[in-house]
Amino acid sequence: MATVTLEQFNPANFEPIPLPDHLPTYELPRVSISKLMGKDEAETKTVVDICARTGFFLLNLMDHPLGRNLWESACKLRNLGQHIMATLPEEDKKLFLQREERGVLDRGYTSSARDGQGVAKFVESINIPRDELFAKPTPGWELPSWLKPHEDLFKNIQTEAHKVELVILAALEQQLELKPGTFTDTHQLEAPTHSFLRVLRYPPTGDGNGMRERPRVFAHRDVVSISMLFTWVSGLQIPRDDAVYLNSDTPTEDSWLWVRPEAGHMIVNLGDTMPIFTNGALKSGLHRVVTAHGDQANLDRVSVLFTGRPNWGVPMAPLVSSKIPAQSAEEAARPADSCKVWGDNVIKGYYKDNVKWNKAEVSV
Ligand SMILES: O=C(O)CCC(=O)C(=O)O
Ligand SMILES: [Fe+2]
Repeated sequence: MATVTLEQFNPANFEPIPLPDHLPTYELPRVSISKLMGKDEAETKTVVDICARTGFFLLNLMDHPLGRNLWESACKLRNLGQHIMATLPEEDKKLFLQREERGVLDRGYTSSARDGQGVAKFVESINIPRDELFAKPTPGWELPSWLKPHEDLFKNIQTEAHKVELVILAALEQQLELKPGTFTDTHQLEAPTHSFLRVLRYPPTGDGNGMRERPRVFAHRDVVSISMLFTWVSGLQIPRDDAVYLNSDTPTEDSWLWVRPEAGHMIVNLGDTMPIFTNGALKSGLHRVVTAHGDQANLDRVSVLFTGRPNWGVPMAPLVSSKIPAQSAEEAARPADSCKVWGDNVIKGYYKDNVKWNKAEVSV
């Protein structure tokens, strides 16, 4: 596919903006969705090998109709989310409330701008809960009036993304020599999971206010099993393979590399459940978002993120397989939290320790 110039970037155009060649980039390995669907041994092995190192790869969606549909849906959603967030008054957006149990980030509008400060935003997002559309654990819950007309679109898109999630999970099962269903039966579309669809908008920064120099989303790992990200403008960064770490979550500034957005591909990363299920054999991918490079900072950067999380009742403990390091008898005897309890605690810890959005002064 041909690339576009900055001037050609418009709502009807879904070619990502190219990154200048001189920027230090992480060339993510590419995997084919059609080969994964065909359970191709070499391709599934590639996925597990990558996930044992960085947890990040590019999934080429264009060689199968399921993938092509998902790419088109993600493009539509990018425009819809961009339009809504750029035009709807802040008071209306804020009426899309997060869950009562604050800290669970699967539902509601979030913004990094503080009320009354007149400070430009680092990032805002609308989080559309998969649970409320399918499992409906909150009787009577509805999308806000400005999202409700698009409910079918959100459902269809999440159904497509869930199919791709299952393809990736099946590849992991295959290579980890787990019984088929070990992951695919525990990441259901219609079970409560706190999975979500998120559209993020990073508005232009303007000059001279110090915003360009600060990460928009601080270094973090996702509290999910699988993240599937669509992005068209630079900003996402991951650490180089030989990164120098100040601590396990903090690489030195020059350890970060840019990730190049690619048309027809999604960026897949594993989240925090996978190191638990595999006793450290698979990694959760560390990443952050900075202001887009150069003139790209004058654009609205919009990303579309699908996440897959385990059903609430799943015990957060290592699985047994010859490919997964065994626990000691003492470790195995410890009671495991359910996925719901585990996830809620991790997210609360993020708030408490001032990580992720909080460092960018989120008000929710
Ligand atoms: O916007 C992006 O590119 C990534 C967002 C992200 O990492 C997140 O929402 O967890
Ligand atoms: Fe993330």
